[in-house]
Amino acid sequence: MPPLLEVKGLGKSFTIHHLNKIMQAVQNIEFTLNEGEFIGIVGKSGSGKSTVLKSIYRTYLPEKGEVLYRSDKFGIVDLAQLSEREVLYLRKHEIGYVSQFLNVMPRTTARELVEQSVIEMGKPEEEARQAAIDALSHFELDPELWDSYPNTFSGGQKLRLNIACAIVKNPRLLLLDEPTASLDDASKLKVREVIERLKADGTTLIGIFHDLEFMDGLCDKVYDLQEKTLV
Ligand SMILES: Nc1ncnc2c1ncn2[C@@H]1O[C@H](COP(=O)(O)OP(=O)(O)OP(=O)(O)O)[C@@H](O)[C@H]1O
Repeated sequence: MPPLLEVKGLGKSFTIHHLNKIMQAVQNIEFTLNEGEFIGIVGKSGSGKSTVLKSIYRTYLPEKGEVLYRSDKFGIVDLAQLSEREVLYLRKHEIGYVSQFLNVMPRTTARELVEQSVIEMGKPEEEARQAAIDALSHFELDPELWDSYPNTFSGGQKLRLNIACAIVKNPRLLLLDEPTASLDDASKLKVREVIERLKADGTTLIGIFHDLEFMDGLCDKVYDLQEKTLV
């Protein structure tokens, strides 16, 4: 079985217009991820960890290299070349992205947000309703909050909602962009439990975490962005 994801020679730079400068965010990134594995990405602040994740999710369009992803729907595709339409399909059905930041939609409750995540996959409303209940309970969002607007939620509550929105889609590949950054130790432990559950369910994961202690024993391998090595 070919790997689920193969990143080859990935590079991305940004033009800083007001300084008339080009800045190389990442260069020559290479790693491979098999189905069901969890890879952690480490590197000092500014080394390009988020850029790598965003290049895979196609928030950023990679400039150099290949990001080969073995899709359920399309077979092996290069995410660096894929059309916007296909990228949107993959985001709806196969690849999830979770950060500490919540994409709040006006006048949408936590429950509705999770339901929409299922409905946009083309599933019936009844199924979405049940999936939202299951996911919100599973990730222990206080039921009193289910029908409130999430803009007032705490960091940990937003995160749990974000994870619920991503998980109801049952993604094949889940990208975690420093999901524990603003959390206290108790909430971090909860995230760790969530990740352990996802791993047990066979989800393939890439995660960025600031504190290495958090990753201890969790990742199958670690990619060091500065050394460009897999450990
Ligand atoms: N949209 C952008 N426009 C311009 N420069 C960017 C953009 N995104 C990232 N960069 C630059 O690319 C470099 C890598 O940033 P990135 O956010 O990927 O690093 P990081 O390792 O995730 O950092 P941190 O650990 O501090 O979050 C930085 O110098 C940053 O300024």
